[in-house]
Order: sequence, then C-alpha cells, then structure tokens
Amino acid sequence: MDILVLGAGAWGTALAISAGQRQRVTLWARDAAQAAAMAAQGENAHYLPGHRLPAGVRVASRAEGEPRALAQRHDLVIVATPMAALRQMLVEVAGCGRPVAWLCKGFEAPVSHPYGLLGHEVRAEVAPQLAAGALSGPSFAQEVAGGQPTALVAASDSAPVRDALVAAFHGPAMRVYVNEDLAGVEVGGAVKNVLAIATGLCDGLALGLNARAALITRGLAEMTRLGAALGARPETFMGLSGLGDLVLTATGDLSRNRRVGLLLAQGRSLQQAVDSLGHVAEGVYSARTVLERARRLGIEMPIAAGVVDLLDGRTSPHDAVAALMGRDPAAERG
Ligand SMILES: NC(=O)C1=CN([C@@H]2O[C@H](COP(=O)(O)OP(=O)(O)OC[C@H]3O[C@@H](n4cnc5c(N)ncnc54)[C@H](O)[C@@H]3O)[C@@H](O)[C@H]2O)C=CC1
Ligand SMILES: O=C(CO)COP(=O)(O)O
Repeated sequence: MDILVLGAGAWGTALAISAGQRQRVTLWARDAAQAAAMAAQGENAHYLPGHRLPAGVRVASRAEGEPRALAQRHDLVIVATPMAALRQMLVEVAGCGRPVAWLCKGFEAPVSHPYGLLGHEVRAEVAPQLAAGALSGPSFAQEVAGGQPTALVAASDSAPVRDALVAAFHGPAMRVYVNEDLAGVEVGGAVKNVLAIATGLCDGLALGLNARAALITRGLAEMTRLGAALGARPETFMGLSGLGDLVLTATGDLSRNRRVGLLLAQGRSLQQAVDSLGHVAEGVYSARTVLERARRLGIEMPIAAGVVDLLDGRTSPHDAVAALMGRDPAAERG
C-alpha cells in the first residue's frame, strides 16, 4: 500500500515510522529545508529526535510535487498538520479521488463562522465529495515511533476510508478499531486537550489525586454532553477517542496540553508556556470554541469555562480552582 503523510511534525512522523515497517510511505514536509535535513539524517531531528526513518519511508516536499498530484499517486492520504492547516490541506487534496484522513484533534479557529468547526464540518465546507475521516485515540507520538503497543480508532462515515486506515496501520504493535461516529470521535479528541490543561493545572498546584480523578470524571461528563448535542453517540465517549485519550492526555507527562497547565500553575505566562513547547498544544486554540459552541447549545461546561478564563488572563490558577469548588451542590448526572 502507498501512503502519503502530509505534514512532518511529531505525529505524522511517528505514524510514517510505524506504517513504514510494512508499507511504502511518503512523508511530505511543507518546509523543503526540513525535508532535506530529514532525508540526509534519516530522522526528523527537529520534531521527533531519536527515531530512525525505516527504509519504507521516503521524504518529500513541494519540490517533489503538490499535495493533489502526489495524492493521486497514493492509496491513502493522511493530513498530519495541526488543526490550523486542515482547511488549506483539504482544499489542496480535494478532487484527488483517494481516501483522506486527518490526525488533528481540535476545533478550527473561527474563520468562516462565529465559532470554530470540527474537521468533518470543514470538510463539508471545502471538499464535500471527499471520502474522509479521522484517525484518533490515545497515542503519544514518541511511544508509537518506538513501537510500543497502541490502539487507535479509524472514524468515518465511509467504509472504504475506515478499511484503508485499518489496512495501512493495523499491525503487530498497533490495533486499529473502526467507528462510524466521526463527530463523536472528533469531539473527544478536541475536548480532552482542554481538559488536559485543567488536570495539568491541578497537578501543578499539587491539589492531589482525588482532585485529578474528579476533574477527569466531570470532564468526561462535559465532553459527553457537548458531543451528544453535536450529534455524537454518547457511547463513543467511553471508547478510545473519549475516555481513553482523556486519561492518557490528562495524566501522561508526554502531553503538551497537560504541560501547558503545569507551566501556568508555576506562574508562567501563556505565551511562555506555548513558546517552551516547540509543538502545537491544540487545547489552547480550541478552548474558546468549545465554550462558545456549548453556550450556543445551552450546555454547561464549567471546567472548560475555567480553562478559558485562565487562558484569557481573567483569573489566576488558584481562583480558577476556587470557582470550580465553589459551585452549588448538584446531582451527579451525565
Ligand atoms: N504528537 C502527538 O502525540 C499527537 C498529536 N496529535 C495531533 O496531531 C496534530 C499534529 O500534531 P504534531 O505532529 O504533534 O504537531 P507538531 O507541533 O509536532 O508539528 C506540526 C507540524 O505541522 C506542520 N505544519 C503546520 N502548518 C502547516 C501547513 N500549513 N502545511 C503543512 N504543514 C504544516 C509543521 O511544520 C510541523 O511539521 C495536532 O492536531 C495534534 O493534536 C494526535 C495524536 C498524537
Ligand atoms: O493527542 C495526543 C495523545 O493521544 C497528544 O496529546 P498532546 O497534544 O497534549 O501532546
């Protein structure tokens, strides 16, 4: 199988390394200099140092071809950019006639609406004919690149897209489950990043394990409420892209979103926290949209609201926690 991975950050590179053990993979970087360095060094020293590219992975940039022309020469196209570049990449591959899946987890910044869109909503605007979906689930790039066992979920309303993702990535160290609930899988991936900022904050303030478990559980309830209102199936949130990715990202120190929360708790500014990562932390860019979409749907998301107040500088880490604990008693419901 020939796979095109558009975007050579940590996650695109890790999946290329994983699939490249068995398949032919083209790993495309927008930056020609980065592509040249990767080809020369046999690794992505900038975004994923310490992991060799296997022989099945070939590096490319625009010098080798524009995304649509390249896509037409492959069996499956993976968009591995951050959410901010998904629209542009879908425009570039629209009409390629190949199954397409994105890896990004978030809501787009509000560009075409008063609120940001999920990936499948962007697809509906710019490439409605494209057979497409998302590959999601609990998966730190470093562990996948190192061949450690991982389970993912291939979500799409198109069976050929789901099948292509399984054929491409299912292997000895990676199980790929399928799910038709693309909206649910996308909401899980987007909201867990916002909640991971909250648990990073909680742990950075040394509030304890009880507090962290409470945040994860009530965060899952917020995620499920928003997802159901956006047309997702509630049971999707008990799966890999919901609870699974929430637990991983909220508790795992490899998470960039969690690290943002930890750094804010130490008194760093948001700008300092973001700059120190060197990678995208999608929760920072999705949090306001999560809250705006919840507001329009009449959904309460107090944890997400606390994260937005903190990111916007309206509250301090301690006051954000106090506001959550000071809420009125309530029944425990979804
Ligand atoms: N790193 C991880 O463990 C995982 C990341 N993800 C998601 O995958 C997405 C990408 O994450 P990472 O690879 O970790 O980010 P990263 O910060 O390591 O790399 C981002 C890459 O995207 C490229 N890029 C940015 N704008 C672009 C554009 N307009 N056109 C082409 N390339 C562009 C950058 O040059 C860079 O190579 C994010 O949405 C993230 O939430 C999902 C699962 C795991
Ligand atoms: O999505 C991820 C793991 O599944 C990666 O999370 P971070 O972007 O917070 O590192």
